[in-house]
Amino acid sequence: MKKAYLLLADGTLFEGVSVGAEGASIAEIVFNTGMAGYQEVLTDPSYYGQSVCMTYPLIGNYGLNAEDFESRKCWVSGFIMREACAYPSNWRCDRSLDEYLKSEGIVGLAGIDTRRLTRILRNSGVMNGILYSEGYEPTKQQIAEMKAYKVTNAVKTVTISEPKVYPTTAETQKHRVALLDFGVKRNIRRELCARGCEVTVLPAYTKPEDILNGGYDGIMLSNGPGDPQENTEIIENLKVLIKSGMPIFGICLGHQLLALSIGAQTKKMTFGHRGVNHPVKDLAHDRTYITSQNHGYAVLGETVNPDIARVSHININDNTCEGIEHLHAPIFTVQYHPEVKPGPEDTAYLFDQFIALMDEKKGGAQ
Ligand SMILES: NC(=O)CC[C@H](N)C(=O)O
Repeated sequence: MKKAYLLLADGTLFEGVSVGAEGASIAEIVFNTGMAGYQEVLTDPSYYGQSVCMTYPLIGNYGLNAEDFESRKCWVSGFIMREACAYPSNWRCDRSLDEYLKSEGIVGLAGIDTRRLTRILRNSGVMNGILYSEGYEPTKQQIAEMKAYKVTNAVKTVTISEPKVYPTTAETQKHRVALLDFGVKRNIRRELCARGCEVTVLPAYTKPEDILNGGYDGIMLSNGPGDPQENTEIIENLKVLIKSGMPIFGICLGHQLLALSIGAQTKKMTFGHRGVNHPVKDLAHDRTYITSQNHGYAVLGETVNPDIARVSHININDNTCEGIEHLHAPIFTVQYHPEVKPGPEDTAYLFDQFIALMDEKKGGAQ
């Protein structure tokens, strides 16, 4: 087995074995605590610019398959695990983890103490690192680059260039939804199509007037990578869309951008929330749900203008803001991922809530 290594910005060096492609990649190193769902993690555009350490020790045991991709490609910069299963067993499997990472040119590292790496990231915060296989030892210049690395132009990199229309997969079409692709996971679209929506996935920078003149019944703001504050053009566009009175539902980055567009602030978290067991309380229903999460920034709940919106959900672990609801427009957003993939499907009711807003806009259930 070829060796592979992870050098962190704090100088910590991990030695393990190479999985996937050979090479070197600089990224922000984050961890995900989900036991399953590695295929969805690998293809979630929100991870653009990040190498992901899976804390669950055995990865790849059910392989990968053609249906469960959440986007058109693998977006992680690198993949780190304790043990990479070389012999997957699953009737839906059509390729192994090693084969997939090789085919996507992703450098992987197995055989390290992922618990130790996770503790470093939890205690010191997420930090940059360079993941490299034997023979690709980093130069001084590369190490300097790694230390200075920041994920930028993230949404610009991952968004689609042309609109694409997806018909409803339900018996009858009820609504037409404009889904702004900030790095969208496919299951957001699937959840809407299954509820009678024809979904038009639009490039992130689509002009507000093109959306408002498109004959849509609602607007979906997708998840996506990077620092929400770098998306100044999109934030300005949202200020126009909010005034339109159209129903808007935002997820993760969409939640953060909507919050920024109504004057709230965001902050970078120490190590973020990435996994499928994060408890979030829906304050209006006084009920706590176990949610799927993948974010490194958060909206500061105390900066949400109480004359404009209210904090609708909070994270039970750390009290961070997990959702907001506009007080004067049919708009609500959540930080977590109700479309899951991976994760528990208990929060899919939010898609029904969005459908109800569009029904109401049309004068009642369609
Ligand atoms: N999944 C997402 O949409 C992530 C949002 C944002 N990039 C963050 O890391 O907080």
